[in-house]
Amino acid sequence: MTSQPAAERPDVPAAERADSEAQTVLVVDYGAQYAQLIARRVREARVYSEVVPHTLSAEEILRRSPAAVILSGGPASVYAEGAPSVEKELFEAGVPVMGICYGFQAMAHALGGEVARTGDREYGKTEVRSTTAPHSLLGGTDEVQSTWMSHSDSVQQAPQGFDVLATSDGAPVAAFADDQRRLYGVQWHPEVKHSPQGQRVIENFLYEGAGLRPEWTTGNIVEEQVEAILEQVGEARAICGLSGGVDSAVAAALVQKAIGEQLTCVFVDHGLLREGEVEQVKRDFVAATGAKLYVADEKERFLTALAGVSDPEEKRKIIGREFIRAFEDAEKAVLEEAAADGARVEFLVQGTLYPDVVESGGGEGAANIKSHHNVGGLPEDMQFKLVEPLRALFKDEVRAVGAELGLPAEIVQRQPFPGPGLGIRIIGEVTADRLEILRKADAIAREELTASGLDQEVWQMPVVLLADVRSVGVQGDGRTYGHPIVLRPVSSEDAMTADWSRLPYDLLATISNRITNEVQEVNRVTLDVTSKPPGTIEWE
Ligand SMILES: Nc1ncnc2c1ncn2[C@@H]1O[C@H](COP(=O)(O)OP(=O)(O)OP(=O)(O)O)[C@@H](O)[C@H]1O
Ligand SMILES: O=c1[nH]c(=O)c2[nH+]cn([C@@H]3O[C@H](COP(=O)(O)O)[C@@H](O)[C@H]3O)c2[nH]1
Ligand SMILES: NC(=O)CC[C@H](N)C(=O)O
Ligand SMILES: [Mg+2]
Repeated sequence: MTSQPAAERPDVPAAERADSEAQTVLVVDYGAQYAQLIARRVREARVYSEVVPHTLSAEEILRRSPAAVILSGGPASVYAEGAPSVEKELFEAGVPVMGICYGFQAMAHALGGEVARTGDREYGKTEVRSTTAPHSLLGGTDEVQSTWMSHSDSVQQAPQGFDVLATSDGAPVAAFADDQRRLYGVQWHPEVKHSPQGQRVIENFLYEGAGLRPEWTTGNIVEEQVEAILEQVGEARAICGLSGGVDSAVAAALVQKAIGEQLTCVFVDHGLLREGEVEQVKRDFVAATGAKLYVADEKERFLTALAGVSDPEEKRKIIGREFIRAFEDAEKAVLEEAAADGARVEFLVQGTLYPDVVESGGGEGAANIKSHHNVGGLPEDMQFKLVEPLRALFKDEVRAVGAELGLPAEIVQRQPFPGPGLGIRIIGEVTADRLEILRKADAIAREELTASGLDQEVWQMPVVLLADVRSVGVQGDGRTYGHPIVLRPVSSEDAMTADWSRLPYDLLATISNRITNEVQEVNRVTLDVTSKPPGTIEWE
């Protein structure tokens, strides 16, 4: 078995190499709904973690020198034909492993235990009872603990060498451990908030089972990323796509810290921005970071490219492509400003986050929900190499890095706004007139939300124009035939899941009144009361 450290391997991108020098816990994804949630919980326990697909062989996993491995849940049944399996070799390398739900069953199956469908399905809240003297995996948890389960198969018999630690009505073996080989497993989902003592179980595995230390911090990310960026970019020039949002501001600040004057930020005004946004970026960002900023007026380009298009994925791909073309054109201007020393701009910095990657189907094995312009929407013939220092992080982690870098709260706490902007909030073709309508409605909604003081509690509030829908209204004693606006306020921790925000009726009434009074083309305001899943946050 090769165990060349990741830091020496050319096939691992620099950004990942720096991370993997620390202790890394690999989460093997068996098609779980929220494998990245496991990684997130591990990082909350201050141990670095990444998700890898189950299609990696045991050898490929071990070659990455993980400090520990967690096998995720998944929809398959281990005994079914073609079900993803785990090779025995993974358990023979001395690396601590914990299986969760499907991963627990797969571990049992691979090591000679018995897994079967018993008809005792458990979905949702389930009581689990300890069956042995206190064991470190369940240390600090109640003898009878409430957990969240979602299974119809169960482990009937633990493999040889394992102690059964707990049981539930539907799972004769609900947790097991082989301390000698440092192998552990639980039938329930410790990663979800509905398992109140779940985080403790994960931490027990990391600290007690795997002997890891809680050392990973946002300070480490800054140091590691600055080093990785320096190594990747060297003396070359880079531009950073700056949007005024949190992610690009933090990415820019990190890169600025690493390469200083070699960086120029480029803000693309694609005409899909909200009211006042260009001015705000010019003012706030430059004041906060002192970075060089070039504003590219590309309104014509985007509107022309989007003419006649109403399919959401097509819009996203066009916007992604035109972003890159705009950056390529900006290169010339940037070089002129840099006194044309002849050096090309080799790198494009983007504030891409982990959820952008996962939703674009880049989470290896994950379905393509929508092509985020900065991931799934990139053209193939792009000439820049990408620098994406935040690609493995969740939003709240990015906010912490931003604070660590000294960015002000106005930037770090800002609500997200998608790169394709109002282009994906007009349902139907994007035209200048429709943009104007939506911009007015959006400005009113934002103004009122801010005035109510609730803007910090709300993750974001997309305002959507149903441009191809019309309904009848009565205004000023006359008939109107106008467009509906949808308000989509949501609360969320990381944009992967969300709930609709219960905004006070009075606030909703004020927004509705003002929009229908002040925006002539709109005669109806509606509220979206869908969580994510099943809805996504944006309508397209
Ligand atoms: N108008 C823009 N001009 C230049 N780059 C942009 C623009 N909009 C988006 N980008 C690039 O695309 C990336 C992804 O956009 P995204 O909206 O996810 O992040 P953000 O705008 O930086 O942060 P937030 O999620 O808080 O809005 C940005 O980090 C930035 O690099
Ligand atoms: O930069 C971006 N480019 C995109 O193409 C994109 N699509 C969605 N979003 C934002 O991502 C989060 C999750 O959105 P969804 O629930 O709609 O997928 C929410 O915060 C969305 O606003 C985007 N951001
Ligand atoms: N959530 C899961 O991992 C489910 C595992 C397996 N498919 C079962 O139903 O038991
Ligand atoms: Mg944004």
